[in-house]
Amino acid sequence: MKFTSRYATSLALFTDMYQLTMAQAYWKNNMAEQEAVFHLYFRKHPFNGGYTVCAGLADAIDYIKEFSFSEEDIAYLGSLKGSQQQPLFEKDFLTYLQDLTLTCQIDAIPEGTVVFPNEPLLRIQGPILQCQLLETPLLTILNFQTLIATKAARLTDAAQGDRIIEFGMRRAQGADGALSAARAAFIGGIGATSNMLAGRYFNIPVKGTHAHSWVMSFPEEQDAFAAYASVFPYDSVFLVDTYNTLQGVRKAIAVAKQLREKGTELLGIRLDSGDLAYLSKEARRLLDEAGLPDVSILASNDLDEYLIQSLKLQGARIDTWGIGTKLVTAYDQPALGGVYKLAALRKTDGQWEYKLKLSEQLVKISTPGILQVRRYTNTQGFVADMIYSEEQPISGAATIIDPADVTRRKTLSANETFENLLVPIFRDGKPVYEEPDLPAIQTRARQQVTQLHESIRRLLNPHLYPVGLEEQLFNKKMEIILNIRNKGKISEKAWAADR
Ligand SMILES: Nc1ncnc2c1ncn2[C@@H]1O[C@H](COP(=O)(O)OP(=O)(O)OP(=O)(O)O)[C@@H](O)[C@H]1O
Ligand SMILES: O=P(O)(O)OC[C@H]1O[C@H](OP(=O)(O)OP(=O)(O)O)[C@H](O)[C@@H]1O
Ligand SMILES: O=C(O)c1cccnc1
Repeated sequence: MKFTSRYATSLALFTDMYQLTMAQAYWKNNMAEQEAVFHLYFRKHPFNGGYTVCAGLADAIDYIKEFSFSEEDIAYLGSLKGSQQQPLFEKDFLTYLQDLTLTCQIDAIPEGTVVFPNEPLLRIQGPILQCQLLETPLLTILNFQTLIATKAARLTDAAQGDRIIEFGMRRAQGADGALSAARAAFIGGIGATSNMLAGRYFNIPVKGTHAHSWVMSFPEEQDAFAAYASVFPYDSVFLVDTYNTLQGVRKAIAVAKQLREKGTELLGIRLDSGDLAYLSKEARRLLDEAGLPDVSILASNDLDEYLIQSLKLQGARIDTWGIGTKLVTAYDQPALGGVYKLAALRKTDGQWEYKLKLSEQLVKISTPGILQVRRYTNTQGFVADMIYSEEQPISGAATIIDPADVTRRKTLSANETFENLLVPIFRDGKPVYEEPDLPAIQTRARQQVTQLHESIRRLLNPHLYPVGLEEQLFNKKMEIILNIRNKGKISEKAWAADR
């Protein structure tokens, strides 16, 4: 599915205005082609969790592949006026945009990989104007899908192998929210969606039951079940809570027995209100006593990972979980704070000049360099991640330092197994990545999560997975911070002297 084909026109304007005004300013200052490196990363796991599952790269790739300004885009930009009613964008700049084709080098961490704060999920190297234009769409796409894939992975962990169906379309944040949430939820481990367009676009299995309206449109609940089963004798899941749940279960059982006489089996029942622990146990007992142990019990009603965990602890007999609002809106944390920061600029002598954005908090200061993430593993799973600069290759043992707490250090021996996570996606603007299909991405996500120690996977107060800056990079970063702060001090003095 092409990301842009969901919309009528090109998506080059799917960006913030300041990217275009900066683009014109770079162009006007003869800086448009200056080579830059930006990294896209987040600073804190969503949901106070211990891990994040990255997603959205396929849509980002589609976006970049199709990036170009259409005649209509250029006409729109040409129509914009500044505060003095002057044209905002110059004609020659608009011609430059119209002729623009991307030439960037892009590396990214494959979808379905578990990732940690401050690790670049994507690195882009190329003309600064191009890198800048891609900032907003890349953040939009990767932030949301990563957030939802992570929520889905937490739900999948809590469900301990039970099937989960995504029911959230009606509560999603708009049309694209519903579609991209369905995709990301599948990556995170959800088995199926009720969203038919997502099913068609992404080839995700589609599943559904029926609504209360079906039952309410018949004088008798049992007649409603029987009528539904007459149309879907092999595919019926009855919603039993319209009037009285346990009475509803008994009527479902009566219809299931009629189906059996005709040689078919009821698939399941759905509980959508009340005490789901008590009702599922009672429903299971009634179904088992009626000789229907294979009729499954699906539960829905404002569920999330904490309720799944609690219901399991209460001994609920639920086989399938229908999850809507809390999943597709990432209800308890509606945004991932991913950022996109300049990390290096090529000087006229061909050397890189490292760049960083200062902050009062050390942990918020961006990391300069041309960064790569190296993941060390042993037979037990993932051990630690090292962020290093490709300008300073690693040979032999390496020490990582946690920039949030510089006393936290770990030495990784040269004999450990490791993998570099960022892989080539575009070279000179051309796609070079062989994209896995969605089921393969889902499998990767599950395998990745299971490589984490259970103390990192738990929902509440998880342990921190070790991630650090490689020592040379850490020292370089500190040197730059001190330099910038010293420069700042001198200019403050000069400013005071001037007064
Ligand atoms: N045994 C349980 N333990 C903890 N929470 C539960 C349990 N059973 C249900 N819940 C959750 O409690 C919340 C409220 O359930 P309740 O049945 O009151 O829902 P409701 O939305 O008021 O019902 P209705 O859909 O009939 O309006 C829901 O999020 C539901 O998933
Ligand atoms: O609860 P969610 O996780 O969002 O799952 C989706 C919900 O959507 C449907 O009902 P709807 O909310 O439309 O109506 P209801 O609450 O009256 O059942 C369905 O019966 C679920 O309860
Ligand atoms: O198929 C269902 O049961 C369903 C679909 C969407 C929302 N709630 C339930």
